[in-house]
Amino acid sequence: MSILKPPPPTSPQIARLPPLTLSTSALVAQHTPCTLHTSILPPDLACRLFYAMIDESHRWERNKWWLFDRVVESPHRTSFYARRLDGVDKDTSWQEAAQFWYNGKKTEPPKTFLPEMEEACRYIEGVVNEEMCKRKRFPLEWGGSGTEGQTWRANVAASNCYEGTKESVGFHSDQLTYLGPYPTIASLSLGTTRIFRLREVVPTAETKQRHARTYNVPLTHNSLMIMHASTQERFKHSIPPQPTIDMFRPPFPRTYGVAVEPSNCRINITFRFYRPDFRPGKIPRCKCGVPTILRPDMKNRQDGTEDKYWWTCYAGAQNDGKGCNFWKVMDVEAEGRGPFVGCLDC
Ligand SMILES: O=C(O)CCC(=O)C(=O)O
Ligand SMILES: [Fe+2]
Repeated sequence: MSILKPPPPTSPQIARLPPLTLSTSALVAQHTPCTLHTSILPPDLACRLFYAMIDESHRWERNKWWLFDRVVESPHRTSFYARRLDGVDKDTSWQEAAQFWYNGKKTEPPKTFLPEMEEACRYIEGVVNEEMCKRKRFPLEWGGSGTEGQTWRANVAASNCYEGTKESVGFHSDQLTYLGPYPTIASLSLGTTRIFRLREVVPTAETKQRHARTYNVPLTHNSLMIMHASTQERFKHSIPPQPTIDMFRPPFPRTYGVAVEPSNCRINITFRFYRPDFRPGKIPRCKCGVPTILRPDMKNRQDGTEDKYWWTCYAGAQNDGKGCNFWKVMDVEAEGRGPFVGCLDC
């Protein structure tokens, strides 16, 4: 009598790796295109900025947009700041982007950086530039430099406030509309520790060989997560709800002699560089007359030289879910973009 054996699997089994917590800077650098810097600001500045942003956050709003046939609301509050430009950058045209459009909707003019944000930004720019010097650069990265010759500078910041355990942001990669391809984004955390989750989008050509792994990075008060070039093209990120969080006890009181109040809030500030070659006048508009958004083709990405990006209608996010079918592949030469790292004289 023969023993029945199960048929051999048609395709080899690929190991599903369990989520991995990256609790040190070395682990973050080993597994992701990001770097983690703990104690980034002088402790008193981190604390002053935390209090200033908590006060501001009462006026921040929940983003709303149309998804399929209903309005969804982001489960956290958010806002947007532009840097005061005195002597920093003569090109103010990017401000129009910050000013008028967010999620396909016209917005109020942005607030300017608070003095504490300006102070923090200078420390952050120093660390980001140091890190960028150590890294291989991608051909489509911005190839210009700031007035002080730095490689990277911030001219805008998006802020988020997550209160309690349930406030969160879902998996996404940041829109590249005004950032251009391969941006560097510097993300500062203040207050309660929350998990920053990263998961690679495996290119279609590799899905039979490997699965994506989920990485959890606990972001503590006064830490900086730099999402280096290729993070937005290769990974999605989120701040998931958590079953529990530790209350944050600020190391300094608001005013001398007053008791410290514990907080259940996390403040996040992402410092970004809006590229002059991606200013609003240069963003294609769709048939609805609204600036389109730029997204990378994450599933079919190549080697950094042949990557594809497309402009798509985003009007539907605001307009009762009704957009047009506008869709166009970005052509950097025809659209007159640059300079890029890979071609500094174009
Ligand atoms: O809060 C964070 O660390 C992430 C925020 C974020 O992903 C965003 O603003 O795009
Ligand atoms: Fe993001």
